[in-house]
Parts: sequence; C-alpha cells; structure tokens
Amino acid sequence: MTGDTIGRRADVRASTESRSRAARLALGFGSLLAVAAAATIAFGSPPLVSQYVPLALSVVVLGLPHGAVDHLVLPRVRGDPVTPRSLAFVGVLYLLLGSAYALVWFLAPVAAFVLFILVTLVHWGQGDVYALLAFVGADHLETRASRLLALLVRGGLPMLVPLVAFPGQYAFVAETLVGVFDPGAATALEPLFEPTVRAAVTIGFGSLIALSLLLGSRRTSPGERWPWLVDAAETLGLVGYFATVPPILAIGLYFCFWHSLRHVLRTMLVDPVASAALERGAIRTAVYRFARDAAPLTLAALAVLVGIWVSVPRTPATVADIIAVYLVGIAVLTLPHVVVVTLLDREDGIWSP
Ligand SMILES: CC1=C(/C=C/C(C)=C/C=C/C(C)=C/C=O)C(C)(C)CCC1
Ligand SMILES: [Fe+2]
Repeated sequence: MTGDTIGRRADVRASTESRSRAARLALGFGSLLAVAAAATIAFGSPPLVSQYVPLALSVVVLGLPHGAVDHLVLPRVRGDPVTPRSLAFVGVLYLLLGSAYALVWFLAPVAAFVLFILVTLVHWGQGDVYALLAFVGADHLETRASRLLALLVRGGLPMLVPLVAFPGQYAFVAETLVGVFDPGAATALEPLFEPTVRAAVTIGFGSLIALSLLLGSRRTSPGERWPWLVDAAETLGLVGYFATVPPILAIGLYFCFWHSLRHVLRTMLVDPVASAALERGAIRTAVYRFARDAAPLTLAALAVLVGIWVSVPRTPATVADIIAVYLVGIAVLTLPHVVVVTLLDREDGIWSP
C-alpha cells in the first residue's frame, strides 16, 4: 500500500512531490527531539522553569494554531466550498463539546484529567497513523487492526513512557491541573504512580510495542522495508526520548514539532494553494497561507483560554499553575478537534482500508 491508496480525495490531489516534501519536513523537525535527548544526556536536565518554555511557546508556535484551521479542512478535503453551514457545524461542535467538557473539569477534575490523558493518547496516535500512511507510505499498516495497534503504540509513547520514567513530574503536573479546580483531589490519582502500576504499564505497553514492531516487520515486502524502518526508528527513538527528557519539556517539544507540525503539513496537503507551494519547494508561501488561515481562530482560542482563566476557582500564581490552566484550555479545545480530525481521517479512508 502506498500513500496513493489511502487518500480518496485530498491525497489524490496532493502530488507525490508535495507528500515527500511533507515527509522530509516531518522527519527533519522530528529529529530536533533526538537533539533534545542527546543534550539532556550530555548536560543533564535544564532547570524546571525553562522546561516549560516549549509549552508556553506552543500558544503561538504550531501548538494552538494547528487546530485553528479545523473550520477549513473538511470542505477542503472534500473539494467543497467553505459555506456558512460548514462553518456553523464546526462552531457548534466546539461550543457544545468544549463547554460540556469544561463543565466536567469544574465538577469532576480527576475524571476530567484521566479523560484528557486518554483523549490525547487516541489523538496523538491517530495523527501518527496518518503521517505513517500519507508521508511514509507505510505498507506494513494495511489492515485496520494493524493501524489500531499503531495508534495505541504511537499515542501511548508520550502518555505512558513518562509515567514509567518520571512518575514524580507526572504526578506534579496531574496535581497542578486538578488543583486548579480542587486542591487535594489529586490524591485520588496516587495509586497510578505506584511501582506496581508502573511495572504493569512497562510490561503491558512494552509488549504492545514489541508486537507492533514484529507484526510490522513480518508484513513488509522484501525490498520495501524503508517505511517499516522509519516506523521502527521513530517508535524506538520516541521511547528513548520520553524515557530521558523530563516530561514537561519532552511533551512541549513533541506537541509543537511532532504532533502539530505533522498536522499542519496535513492541512497544507488538503489546501490546493499550500500543496502546490510545497510541491515546488516554496515553503514560505505554504507557511504564510497556513498562518493567514489559522490566525483568526488562534485568537478565538486565546479568548477561550482567557475565559477559563477568569472562571477557575483559584487564580493561577506560579508558572506551573499558569501552564496548568493553559493545558486545561488545550484539553477543552482538543475534544472537538479530535472529532474534526476523525472526520478528516474518514475522508482519507484511514480506518477503512
Ligand atoms: C505536560 C505533561 C503531561 C500532559 C500533557 C498533555 C496531556 C498534553 C496534551 C496536549 C494536547 C491534547 C494537545 C493537542 O493536540 C503529562 C503526560 C501529565 C506528563 C507531565 C507533563
Ligand atoms: Fe491535534
């Protein structure tokens, strides 16, 4: 299977040239994470406040903007015009799902936090499955089951490896997020960080990774091992990355330069103008198009963050608290974003190979 067969619409229009350009950019920026891991091994972890820098930057750099074209991607992938109706669909989706989930944060912050981890796992996993199929042409992911396994592995890497490797920081972030609403409630999460649970996650998730690599390698055809090699190198690279780089820093960099960058490239491929620009190597034109399209709703998302900021029971005082409120905002915005991306996946035939 190649990228040609996954895309019924957008990827049919996007040329091999623009897709391979996207692949090179995704891998190039992805290797920044390897640099961060090498630097951590060589020089040790940076001070805690500086670990928050990439997460803070994600407000304007790639992170928040990557979902700010959700109102354009579905019409574009279908080759339809953007209409008041299509805009209203995304608007209502964000309003209903976002406010319902915001309410859960206020009423049951511990449950809301666990849901956040699960939703992120699914969403970051689905993003990587798309990238593997469309950018790398992963022919070892032909069946729906193999794609589901890849989703669990890829999404599990950022959500589960830090739990095993850095339980203290994981618990600290969980406490700050839950603590914005109910200080003390986070003690309910303490069992998650016990050695037995972490050992079970290591064995369970480790086996899942081994299984996915093994099945993938058996499914590759001789002479066509490249996509599988990229998949395996990325997977093992991310295991090493999340096991060495402290998670606040690791997740901040991953959010910007892995998940968001890959999704931004996807949105460029469904946009004929940006896609043509990518094809001829006019990266600046493609970036300008994206920035212009994403600017209005990035501002709207900032307004949502301000709204959450003023409504939380405790005014955030420390850097950790400020970022916690930001992450709650991201959580609320991510749920409807996942629906849009899932519909995009459906248009691209990702889950019905
Ligand atoms: C920061 C951080 C964590 C959680 C981050 C999450 C869950 C981020 C989700 C971002 C999303 C969904 C972005 C949209 O695509 C953990 C894992 C608790 C570990 C400690 C550091
Ligand atoms: Fe996303």
